[in-house]
Amino acid sequence: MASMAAVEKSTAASVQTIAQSNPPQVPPQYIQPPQTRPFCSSARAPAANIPAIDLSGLDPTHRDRVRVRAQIGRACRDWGAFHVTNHGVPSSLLDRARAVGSSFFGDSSMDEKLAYACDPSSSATEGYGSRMLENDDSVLDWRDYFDHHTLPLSRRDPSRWPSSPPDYREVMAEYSDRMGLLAKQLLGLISESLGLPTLCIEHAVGEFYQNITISYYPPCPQPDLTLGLQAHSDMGAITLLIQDDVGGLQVLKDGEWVTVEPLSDAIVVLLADQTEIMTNGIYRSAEHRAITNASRARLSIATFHDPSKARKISPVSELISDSSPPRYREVVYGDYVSSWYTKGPEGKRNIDALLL
Ligand SMILES: O=C(O)CCC(=O)C(=O)O
Ligand SMILES: [Fe+2]
Repeated sequence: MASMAAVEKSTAASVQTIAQSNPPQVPPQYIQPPQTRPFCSSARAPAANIPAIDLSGLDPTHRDRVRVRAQIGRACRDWGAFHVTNHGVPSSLLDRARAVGSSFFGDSSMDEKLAYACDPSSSATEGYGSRMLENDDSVLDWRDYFDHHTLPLSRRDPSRWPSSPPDYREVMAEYSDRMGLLAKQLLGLISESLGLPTLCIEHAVGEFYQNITISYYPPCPQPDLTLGLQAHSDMGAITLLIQDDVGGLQVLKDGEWVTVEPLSDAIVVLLADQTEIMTNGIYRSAEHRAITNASRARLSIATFHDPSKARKISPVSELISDSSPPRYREVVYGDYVSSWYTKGPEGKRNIDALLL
């Protein structure tokens, strides 16, 4: 859910401030209607976790690309979400990214945080915030966030990111670079898994517009009535996400919410809406949400890889034939984003509107 910061009201109360006052109940704006509450639907104990794919097979000494590609294809078809392990990003970098994020949310004063509040009147939309939509009369998420513009490099200005802890900016810049490389590698495997040339989907996306959102979910007094982040699919091409050991990410699978159990050092891959369009719906974007808990604050870091706003996205021509006609209308990515922010996510409503 990139760049929600665009429409942040810097005066809105942070969820952390509400949580720190130890209310016995959540304020009414945070109470979900019965049908979207986390534990009152048909939710059962999770029978499965998302698949975990070991990328060490890509190492030239293993030469196991065929196996990895097949596993990726299966995970994309069945889930639209999977873990990758042995992905080449040092676990120390993942730990440092989580550490600087926790330090900003946990150790900085509210004044220090508000110094980076998103400015709704400026085109620089990154920063600290809490609300998602400008005229948000829908239920609010139990979440604060910090949104960073990271790629292309012309968008990256670390002086707009926290200066404390002192290594924050350096860590996030390195993290951005490593996630961008991994996203390209994964789009290559996803292309190959469909019998497409390796660079097919990457070229269809064009230059990556990458945003990184650190989400902070304070402990919530009524987790059964509240969502950390409402159900949605991400707008762009591919999202790479890491979480801490608290857990709270859920993916919708065959109508059931499945909890993505934290897997140490792994990275969660979520297919996003433009990949669903480009693959003509052979691969679907993952619908996901975050739940809260009463005892421990949770942190996640989502790295979104999107086309530029001007980019036109449509099913790739190699996948279109008389027997498989296009299933989605062409869309200018910027128009897709605008409509998403106007209507709100509500599951996969936005991409469903493009179905032919
Ligand atoms: O916190 C999470 O695990 C989910 C975050 C997410 O889905 C998003 O930022 O778009
Ligand atoms: Fe998301």
